[in-house]
Amino acid sequence: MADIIDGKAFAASLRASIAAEVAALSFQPGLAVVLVGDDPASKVYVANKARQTVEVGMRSFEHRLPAETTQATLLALVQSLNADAAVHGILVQLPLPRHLDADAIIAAISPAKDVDGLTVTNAGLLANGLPGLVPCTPLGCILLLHDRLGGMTGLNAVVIGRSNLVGKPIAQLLLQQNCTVTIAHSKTRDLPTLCRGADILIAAVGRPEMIKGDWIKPGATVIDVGINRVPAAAPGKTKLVGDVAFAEAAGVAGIITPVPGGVGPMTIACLLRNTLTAAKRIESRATLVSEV
Ligand SMILES: Nc1nc2c(c(=O)[nH]1)N[C@@H](CN(C=O)c1ccc(C(=O)N[C@@H](CCC(=O)O)C(=O)O)cc1)CN2
Repeated sequence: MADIIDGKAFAASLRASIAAEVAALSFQPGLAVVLVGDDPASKVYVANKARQTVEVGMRSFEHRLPAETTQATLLALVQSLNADAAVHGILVQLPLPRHLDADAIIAAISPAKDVDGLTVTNAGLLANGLPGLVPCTPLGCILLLHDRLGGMTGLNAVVIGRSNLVGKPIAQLLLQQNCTVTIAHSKTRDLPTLCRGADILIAAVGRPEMIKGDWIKPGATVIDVGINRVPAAAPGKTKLVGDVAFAEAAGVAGIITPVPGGVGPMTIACLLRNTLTAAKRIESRATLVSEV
């Protein structure tokens, strides 16, 4: 039976260390989160972000806009947050309603405040191995992997999924760890055979329990990024499952993350970590400028 990573406990200890660092600062970091519309899961994530932001001693600025918000209104809000000195981090909750152009909204966020790490500037810095802001879920995955495996040099890593939010940035982070990285996606041929060669398997495909036990190399480390709500046994009830068929996979893998309680909680903890990083950089630049 695989060793099961407790992402909830890891995230709690990361938040405790962030809170200790915040308490020692001479200023208060601020995070602005923007929610457009009524997506039920997004509402829960945004509420959790605001609560955890306050719990670590930061200021939380919540902006809830109606589903029919225009592109111009949302752009104007992002621009006002860019200019607000109390705001060190800006996050626009995804997905946005379909009539909005998410790429244009993300592009409007100041890269220094882009705590989601989604702007072209931060994606480019990551690709070039330079310090920037790294997307939260991939950062959470790499922290969990680092904690369990230490070095990853020479390991074969297969990432299933090529999104800008998870697949591409995690592939870059694994490359930085000297893994041999393969990015697989919906058009990949013979995915089970490819997965069986992976020492590290990252599932970020968004399909409930798609990755079966016999796709996994014995002893491999399996990180399940999927969060899929499916009908539960009891009528009218739902439950969360990952992209990996957990019970089967746990019998073969060496280390595995569960869903819920694996990677998910790391996403918000890493958002707070990115906000702290952004705030320290912004404030130290402001100090340098004021000393000139
Ligand atoms: N702008 C962004 N939008 C979205 C991101 C993101 O990183 N930036 N990620 C996801 C949603 N997300 C945060 O926004 C998120 C997902 C899951 C969890 C989490 O704690 N999951 C728990 C289960 C929670 C539940 O019961 O539903 C777990 O896996 O244990 C936190 C944050 C999409 N949008």
